[in-house]
Amino acid sequence: MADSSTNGLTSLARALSQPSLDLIEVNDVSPPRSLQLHPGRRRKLSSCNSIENADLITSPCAAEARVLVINTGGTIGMTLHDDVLAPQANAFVKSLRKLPIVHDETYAQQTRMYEYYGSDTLVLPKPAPHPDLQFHGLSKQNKRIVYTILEYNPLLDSSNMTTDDWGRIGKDIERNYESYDGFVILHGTDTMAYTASALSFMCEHLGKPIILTGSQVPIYEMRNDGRDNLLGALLIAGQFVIPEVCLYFYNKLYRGNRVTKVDAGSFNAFSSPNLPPLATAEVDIAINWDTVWRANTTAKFQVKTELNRNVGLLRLFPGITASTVKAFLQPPMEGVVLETYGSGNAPDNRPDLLEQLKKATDAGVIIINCTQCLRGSVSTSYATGKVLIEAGLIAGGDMTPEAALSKLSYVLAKKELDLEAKKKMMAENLRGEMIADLAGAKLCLSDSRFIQVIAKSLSVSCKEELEAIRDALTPTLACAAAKIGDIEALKALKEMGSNLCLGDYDGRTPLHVAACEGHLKMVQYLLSHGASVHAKDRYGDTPLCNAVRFRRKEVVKLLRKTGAHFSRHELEEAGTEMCSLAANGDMDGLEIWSLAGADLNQPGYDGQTAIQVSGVIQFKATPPAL
Ligand SMILES: NC(=O)C[C@H](N)C(=O)O
Repeated sequence: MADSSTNGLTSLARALSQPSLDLIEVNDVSPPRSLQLHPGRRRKLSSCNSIENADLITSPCAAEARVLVINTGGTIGMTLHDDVLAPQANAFVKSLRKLPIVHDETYAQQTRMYEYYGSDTLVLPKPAPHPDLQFHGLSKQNKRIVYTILEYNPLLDSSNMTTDDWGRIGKDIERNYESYDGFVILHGTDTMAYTASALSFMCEHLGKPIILTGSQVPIYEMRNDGRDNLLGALLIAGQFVIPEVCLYFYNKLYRGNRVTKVDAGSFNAFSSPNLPPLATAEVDIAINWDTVWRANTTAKFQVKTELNRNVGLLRLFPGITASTVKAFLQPPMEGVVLETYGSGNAPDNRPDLLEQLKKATDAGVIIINCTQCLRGSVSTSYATGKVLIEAGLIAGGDMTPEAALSKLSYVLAKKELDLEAKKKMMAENLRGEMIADLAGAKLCLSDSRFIQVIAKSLSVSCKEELEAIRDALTPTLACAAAKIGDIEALKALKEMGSNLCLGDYDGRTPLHVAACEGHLKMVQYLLSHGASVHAKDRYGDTPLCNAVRFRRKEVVKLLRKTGAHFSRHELEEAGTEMCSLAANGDMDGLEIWSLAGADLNQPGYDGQTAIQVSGVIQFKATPPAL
């Protein structure tokens, strides 16, 4: 073994090899094959000095957002066969490639995009500059949206979908989670509300947008809604960190577990009766950030594919017999959504019916009370509603039947929970699918004295202007509080209705600032109050990368635990930065990069790795266990 005791990197290797890096002696210092740069990429990087190539080489990754499009089927990609519409395999990418409004072939060729991302990748054209859009983020980041299409085989009419298909979608998202900024799922409209609801529960601790969309008329037709729906979904998924499973249709972005299909013959096919849209795409895309749901956890994203299929929907109607209800509630039934009248009412003059319901809940069947009405919530204001509570039913609030059913399926599959815990979970608001407690609604903006005083001094009167002032001031104030670690100030800002995820003029969020400063408690507070670990500032930097650069080890550990990872442009720069640390024998610096998930074998700008720069040793890297 080479004597490397005099080399600073040796101690580094020792430090890092305990407990999780294997130090091995090598003569051949070329990077492992799998880590070598793609030839095209290498050419691109090595041409950094050439001015005529400058346009191509200015870190395209930093200026690109990547979206994975999972094409499951539906009308959007259907063609006529024997006079009926059916999905057409292997046609979607080819046709989109010919449409300049959804694909820029010149950019793809100039940047050798297909070499890096594969032939099923397309790129949206650059949005034309528009003065109004600057205020709403569409062109603020000025990013190219590069999207890769993963087509399922077979493509399905959504009426043919099962819970297994939901599991497949979930697993594909999980597998690709770190490589993309957002996900779009092309899906038939008929059961889209069920899939959106199910995915919202299956995706635990979600930090990135997942947007379902489709169309009423195939994209191949001259007049169709598919193009607009696809474009809108891509633009939102690529540019905004909305950490929800959403549904985009007819210029509106909805929370996925709040929608229901209401029209079979209109482009405006969906409604979200109890929650306003999360975003509207009119002249500009306006996000209703106050409504966006956040996981508020420090746990990593994961997809739970176990679902209980012994669930069902039972709709009350006048004259329903007790024997029908009894038959429906027999084993193996474990969970039922009872669709009741009005605000959750059932006949209180039908002891035979109520007896069957009571027997079932006593036997451990969970029954959720949801209204048949499109809008509104269940309550116990009528005697006819109270009898259902007495029969052991759980109030479903303002949940859609689609959401209630998929929630049951998800909760009942949790083997680690007993019946009481499952019932409790069903009554709780898990993903913004219901308003469980109207009294607990948050303080409204007008309660904020601070903003009111400023508004008064500026002679502001209307709500919109008041909100504009709040949104302009509070991100900067929140960043200032994050800098000095003042959690109380952040709490006060939150109580005013401010969104702690919003960035300042440079897109820097309080989490970026707290990560730089190493305020662990502040980072913890922000993460448990909706801050996104995937937020990127104007320069494409994440809070994780900030914590690494300022050597905040504990913060790095917490961010990693929450699922933080480097962006592609940070990963590209990591190789070069680690080489320079290696050249300076900076072990601590290298260790923190490794802790944050960087690969010490990652080549720098000239193809050399940190290991090679040391000239002595090579690490077989496995990131330290967190
Ligand atoms: N518009 C549509 O996508 C309807 C189609 N039957 C489906 O759900 O797959």
